[in-house]
Amino acid sequence: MDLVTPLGFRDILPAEAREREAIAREVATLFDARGYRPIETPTLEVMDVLQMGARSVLSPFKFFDARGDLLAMRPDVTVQIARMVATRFSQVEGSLKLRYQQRVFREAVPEMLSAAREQTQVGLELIGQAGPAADAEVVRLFCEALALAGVRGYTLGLATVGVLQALLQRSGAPLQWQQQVRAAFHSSNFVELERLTNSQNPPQDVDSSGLAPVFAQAIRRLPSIRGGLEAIAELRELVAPLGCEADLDDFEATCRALEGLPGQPRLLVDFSLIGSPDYYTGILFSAYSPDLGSAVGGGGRYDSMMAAFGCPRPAAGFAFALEDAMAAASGASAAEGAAAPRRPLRVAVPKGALHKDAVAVLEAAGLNVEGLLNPGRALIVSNPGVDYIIVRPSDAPAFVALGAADCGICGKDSLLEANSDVVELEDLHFGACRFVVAMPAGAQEAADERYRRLGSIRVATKYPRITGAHFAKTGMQVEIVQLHGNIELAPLTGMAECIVDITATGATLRENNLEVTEEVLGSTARFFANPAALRTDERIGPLARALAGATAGVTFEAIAGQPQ
Ligand SMILES: Nc1ncnc2c1ncn2[C@@H]1O[C@H](COP(=O)(O)OP(=O)(O)OP(=O)(O)O)[C@@H](O)[C@H]1O
Ligand SMILES: O=P(O)(O)OC[C@H]1O[C@H](OP(=O)(O)OP(=O)(O)O)[C@H](O)[C@@H]1O
Repeated sequence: MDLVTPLGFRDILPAEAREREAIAREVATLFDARGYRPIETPTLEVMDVLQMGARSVLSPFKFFDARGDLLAMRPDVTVQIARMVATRFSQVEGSLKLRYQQRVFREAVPEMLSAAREQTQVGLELIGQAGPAADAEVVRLFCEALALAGVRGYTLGLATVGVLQALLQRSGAPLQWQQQVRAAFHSSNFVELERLTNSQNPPQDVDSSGLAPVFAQAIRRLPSIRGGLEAIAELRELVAPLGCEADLDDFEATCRALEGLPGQPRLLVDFSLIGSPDYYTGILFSAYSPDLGSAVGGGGRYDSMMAAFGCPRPAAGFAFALEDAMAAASGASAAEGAAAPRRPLRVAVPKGALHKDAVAVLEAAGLNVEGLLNPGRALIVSNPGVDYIIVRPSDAPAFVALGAADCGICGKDSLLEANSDVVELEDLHFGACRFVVAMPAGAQEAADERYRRLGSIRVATKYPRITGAHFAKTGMQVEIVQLHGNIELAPLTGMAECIVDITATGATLRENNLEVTEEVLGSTARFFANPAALRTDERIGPLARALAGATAGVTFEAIAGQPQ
């Protein structure tokens, strides 16, 4: 028998355990001194309770107990505290200040197999107080706690969701469209946001009737408004004529109250942060370290969560994983602070079918692409200020999501299939292809007969996630066989009834006597970024805009000189 710990779980040995203990003690002392009292929540919670508090529950471990209740191991503590306050403190007048240090558990999902499944979350909740003073208290304590953990040289991203809510409510657009917009923010898919808000060429698949173009324009611009406090003025100018600036006064007052934060983070007002996670109702904030591919931690105001438990009260809080804070604290930026030399921008460039166009568009955007078109066997091409990491297109999302590259290019198909945590910034319009279901000419009847008899058919594909999502939508049971090339062979040899594959010219399908029976989705190449890199490296925003303007002759240098 292999004596291994389960995937994503590990032992913590004395040296690390001692360090963790010391940080945890200092942080607890700090929170205590500010009036926050400790609480502990149960390891298990009823799944329905977790779902009452948050629309998307982070993949928890779930199982049934002997009574038949579906239970979840806590993936997060905030929802449990909301439940606890609603049931145990509903009669308490005034505010409640609660703190915790607890393990949280998350089930492994395929795109995060490398991630820890057990972490110690450190956090607090301030319940019963609203307004800039309460928000600033929470943000300040977050930064003080990170400073105690040794995190330095990070960027504190700040936004407020009230502006988007106001814009959506006044936009006149149908609810379904509004939900799609929220989903685009939630998944950091700003290409989808552009599509939804395109008033020249409105989306065909979702009803946007009644949407006033000025609102569409404002919502479209929101995620690119990023910078210092001047970004609030920029947003105010955009939304004040639409009567949607109400939330900005409090937000500005909070930001102004944050001067002289311990650890001296760079304050970045960034409205692309809106929407993740989806339960925030006012300010939200996240700490990003250049040494960590994801946020170190974050928090915000979640006034509607308590109401979901029948105890409406304003509430705000934050959490960070002790492990992430310690990893950020041991990185180069923490050691060298502002003196850290700026490393070259790392761009993941796809080899294969997309390579030539990707190099062309990077060059048109003004980057030095010398040696990139014909790199021979070189896997990294380094030019002044930029390192190109040459990857298989399907690997590009992993390189970027895990912070091995700051940004990258690949097809939308690869992004959908990987489902990684990246920010989709621009549609580059090349590499156009369609995903289709195809089968041998005249084979439909036999496939239908098999489905009637066996209740499922076999589908071969290189893209199991896209295929699974498509058939789940159509309600058809399929058995998916993953292949890695020459997918067309599967129905020709009788291995599967049909395929889900890419087609561009249609030549391969024709030559193999296959016919398209359903359209699945279209794909083009995308430019995308690591969420932490986007907020800590000020070269990525201008590069995205230069890539978007590449065909119009706008270069990276021309844009990089301007504030973001
Ligand atoms: N006719 C086409 N065939 C294949 N890919 C196309 C075509 N047209 C556009 N593309 C796009 O080019 C991307 C890369 O295709 P390519 O054939 O170079 O890589 P791959 O071998 O499919 O990927 P990987 O090596 O990562 O498995 C696809 O993911 C798709 O976005
Ligand atoms: O419509 P067409 O222009 O003929 O292009 C479609 C072909 O291109 C892709 O294959 P790829 O070249 O990526 O090779 P693969 O079969 O190894 O995936 C796809 O899988 C089809 O086979």
